[in-house]
Amino acid sequence: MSAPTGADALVGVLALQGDFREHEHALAACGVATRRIRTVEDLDGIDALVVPGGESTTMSNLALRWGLMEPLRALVRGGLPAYGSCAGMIMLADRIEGGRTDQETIGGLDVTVLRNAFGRQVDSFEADLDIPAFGPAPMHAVFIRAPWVERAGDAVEVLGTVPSGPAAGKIVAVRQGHLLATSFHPELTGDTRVHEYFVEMVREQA
Ligand SMILES: NC(=O)CC[C@H](N)C(=O)O
Repeated sequence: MSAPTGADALVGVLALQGDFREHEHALAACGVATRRIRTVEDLDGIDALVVPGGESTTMSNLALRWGLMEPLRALVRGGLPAYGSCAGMIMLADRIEGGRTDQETIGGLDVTVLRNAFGRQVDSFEADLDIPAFGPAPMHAVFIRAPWVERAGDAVEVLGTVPSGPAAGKIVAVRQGHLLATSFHPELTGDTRVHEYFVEMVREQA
């Protein structure tokens, strides 16, 4: 890793599938440069990684097929700051419930995530969250066939939970050292506070 001083940090955005463009826009709004990650060569020199929302089974398949899974695991294990939203949260989780049998993850986060946790009736919904780490409430959050964190290890900091309704108390934002994950999609709302928080994490690791 090179030594980013904030504005010159280079954030790799996994661009196999999903809403990587929206993450690029959010990161650009935070003043950092991005690079699309599609090959092993693209990983060279990045200071951080973002794993977008999308479909984690497809992302897993493509990462395996293109030889990216092991290099990504090695980087994350080695301390590369990483942020995953929704399917990206699943990709950063050590364990999945409701995954496909052939589905693998990058891992690193000592959590069990439940895929499509919110159920069919509430496939997609929006909620106002209170996540002090990201700034003053409300944080308007968009959930799309989202996972939640079913169990979290001791080293995992729970940053946010669902405030009310049938899923009240479910964990939807976590941090473990250099790893950050949200069940929701801040890249879709124009609220850049989660990305700003992540960029700050990248600076701290530098
Ligand atoms: N919006 C999303 O990223 C959905 C995640 C998707 N349900 C999955 O399991 O990968």
